[in-house]
Amino acid sequence: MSPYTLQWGIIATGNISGQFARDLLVDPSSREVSDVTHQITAVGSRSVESAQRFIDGLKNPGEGDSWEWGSKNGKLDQVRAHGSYDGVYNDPNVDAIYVGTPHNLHYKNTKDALLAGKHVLCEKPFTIDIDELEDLVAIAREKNLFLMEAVWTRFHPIAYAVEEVLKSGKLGKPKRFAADFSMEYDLDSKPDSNQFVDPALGGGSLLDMGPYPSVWAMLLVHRNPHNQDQNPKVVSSYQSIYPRSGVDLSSRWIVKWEGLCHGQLVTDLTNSGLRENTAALQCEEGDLIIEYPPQKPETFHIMPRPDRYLASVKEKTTHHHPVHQGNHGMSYEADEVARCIRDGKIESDRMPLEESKVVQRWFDSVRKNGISSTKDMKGSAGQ
Ligand SMILES: NC(=O)C1=CN([C@@H]2O[C@H](COP(=O)(O)OP(=O)(O)OC[C@H]3O[C@@H](n4cnc5c(N)ncnc54)[C@H](OP(=O)(O)O)[C@@H]3O)[C@@H](O)[C@H]2O)C=CC1
Ligand SMILES: O=C1OC[C@@H](O)[C@H](O)[C@H]1O
Repeated sequence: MSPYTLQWGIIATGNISGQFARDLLVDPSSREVSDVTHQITAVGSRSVESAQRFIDGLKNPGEGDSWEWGSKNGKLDQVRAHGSYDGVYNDPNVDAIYVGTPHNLHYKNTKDALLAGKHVLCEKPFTIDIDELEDLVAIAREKNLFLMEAVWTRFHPIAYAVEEVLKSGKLGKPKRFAADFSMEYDLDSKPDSNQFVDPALGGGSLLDMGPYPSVWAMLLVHRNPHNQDQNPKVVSSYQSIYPRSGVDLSSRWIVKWEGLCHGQLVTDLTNSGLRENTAALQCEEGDLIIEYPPQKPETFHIMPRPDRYLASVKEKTTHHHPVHQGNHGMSYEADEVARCIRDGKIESDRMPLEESKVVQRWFDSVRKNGISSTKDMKGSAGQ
């Protein structure tokens, strides 16, 4: 049977849109996929020149680039450049929209796309706050359209491998969790318009990096077979501030899963990450440790604990699960979108909207209890 082809419209021509588009053009068989494939039929930018430049770049890969496959196999044959995002939402050759704009625009862009009748994959963080997200979910459900937050890490080979370990039951009940996404980022050298510096773009560490400690909290604790609490809450939080613009330099928050355990989550722009310990789940029978970087880890360790008091390790095993060669790692989430739309589903079981809401509420709580300039920020709601 021939594969199902999903026709994509790409919104915005920045860094991550380019990465996503290139992954759409990689041969699916390079990641052992044969049931779905992708076509880019529209690109939208605030300027038509930028949209055309983006398309020209995709059509001219370098020698040996894995995404050369797409242009050679007709995946860009019908692509159109639009000098507005609306042009893409209204393009009849588009089934699904990828939103790759700054945080503050996710709500408006996703809403406009849904109202025009398109399915949407929206970059993380989904929205600025839970009200915006609730509104998008309501619109998608009312219009029977697919909607998902682009938490690419959930679809990486390592995420499935870790899930198998948890399902096997060999680690037992979770006792505590910690996850950290830190990187030393020189904010002082960046212009006021930088997306980490500018509060109006939803700047700071929490909204940009927070989805990654959160993805491991969700995969290791929230989706753990032992968890019964569907609405884990932030019980404590702290933010340090970048004086120049008031955004959060770092955020720390503690989440409690009632009846199970606590988790400590960190985002930090002032230090490099804890290399071998980006996420750790300690359970009654042993530990599961994930190595840096949290957005795209390749290695985890399992350490059974024969003696709980001494925390001694019986036999540490190391497991490597890299993304397939030639794929940056965003092709997997695109495949999920294609499969769901092919099957008439309006949300993904692996990245359900309820789980995006859980994390969005954490961010709201950390911001409201903090002192950053994005404390009371709303996104593009109402614009
Ligand atoms: N999944 C992942 O691994 C990653 C996800 N991201 C997420 O992707 C989103 C975009 O990030 P990134 O691609 O790095 O950002 P960029 O600044 O590189 O690109 C953003 C694009 O949005 C458009 N845009 C519209 N309005 C504005 C505005 N007021 N200021 C700046 N840009 C604007 C522009 O495209 P145009 O001019 O064509 O309209 C711009 O190129 C963010 O939400 C971020 O969190 C980022 C990095 C990695
Ligand atoms: O999504 C992301 O992943 C990688 C980070 O470096 C980046 O800031 C963030 O947006």
